Formats: sequence, structure tokens, C-alpha cells
Amino acid sequence: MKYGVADTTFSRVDMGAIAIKVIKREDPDAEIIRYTVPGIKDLPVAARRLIDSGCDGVITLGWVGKTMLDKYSYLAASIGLIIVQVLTSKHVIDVTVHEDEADDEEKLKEIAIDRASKHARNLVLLVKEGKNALTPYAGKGLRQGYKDAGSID
Ligand SMILES: Cc1nc2c(=O)[nH]c(=O)nc-2n(C[C@H](O)[C@H](O)[C@H](O)CO)c1C
Repeated sequence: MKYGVADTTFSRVDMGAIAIKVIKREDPDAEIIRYTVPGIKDLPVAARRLIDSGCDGVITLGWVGKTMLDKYSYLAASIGLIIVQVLTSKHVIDVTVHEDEADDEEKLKEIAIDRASKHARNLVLLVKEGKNALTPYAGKGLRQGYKDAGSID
């Protein structure tokens, strides 16, 4: 399968490299194309171009600053990524770290690594095995970036 990895220079952690490592581990035959853009608002076109070049699915790795302008930028980018998914009928997994999720840099790095890794695995499962690949985990309260919340029985 062919995977697209789109990331940004705005990000403070190299989540693209982390995603590539996980995709290679989960699918040793994977073909991976990386596309790095300046910021989150540039991700929708990067994702679209990756799909147009034959990718079966894409993971985008964005970083959102602390200001309201950053948050509005993320909303715009997120809507753009959803439009790409609907128009192409391919998954674009939108991995985003929000700078105000944690105060200290080590914690932010930990969140970024965990979120990018878990969603890279999700992408491989969806692309390789399709719509029921994640069904065994439905309702389990899985979290990316944090420990799982767990299911309510
Ligand atoms: C305000 C702003 N905030 C962010 C952000 O939080 N994260 C990010 O990755 N990029 C941001 N950008 C840059 C835009 O996404 C984009 O790169 C530029 O507008 C150039 O198209 C902007 C302009």
C-alpha cells in the first residue's frame, strides 16, 4: 500500500519521522511519500496532492499555537482536510497537537509522540484492512496523546 505523510515546519516535534517509523513497522511493504509544508493551512492541498499521486491514505501532522488566531487557523485547516476526505473518499487522519495541551515541553513531546504513533497505526489498519479493522476496539475509550479513558460497562 502507498501512504502519504504530510507535516509542517511550524511543528515543534518531528512527528512526520515518527509516523514513518510506525507505518514501516506495521506494514513492512509500505511505500511512503512525505510532503512537508510551512503550516497547518497548507496541509489540505498537500493531502490532496498525495492522494492524487496514488496514496491509499494520508496522515497529516499539525501543531497549533496558543492564540485564538492559531485556533481559527486549525478550524479552517480541519474543515479543509475533511473536504479532501469526502472528495477523494480516502482517509486523511488529522493528527494535531495543540500547544496549550501542556505547559512543559517534555509533556508536549510525549503527547506528540504518542498521538502520532497511535494514529499512524490506525491509518495502516484502515488502509490495509478497511472499515472493520478498528471494530474490535470500538467503545474502548482509546485516546491518542494520553492514556486510554477505558470503556464504561
Ligand atoms: C496563525 C497561524 N497559526 C498557525 C498554527 O498554529 N500552526 C501552523 O501550523 N500554522 C499556522 N499558521 C500558518 C498557516 O498554516 C500557513 O502556513 C500560512 O498561512 C501560509 O499558507 C498561521 C498563519
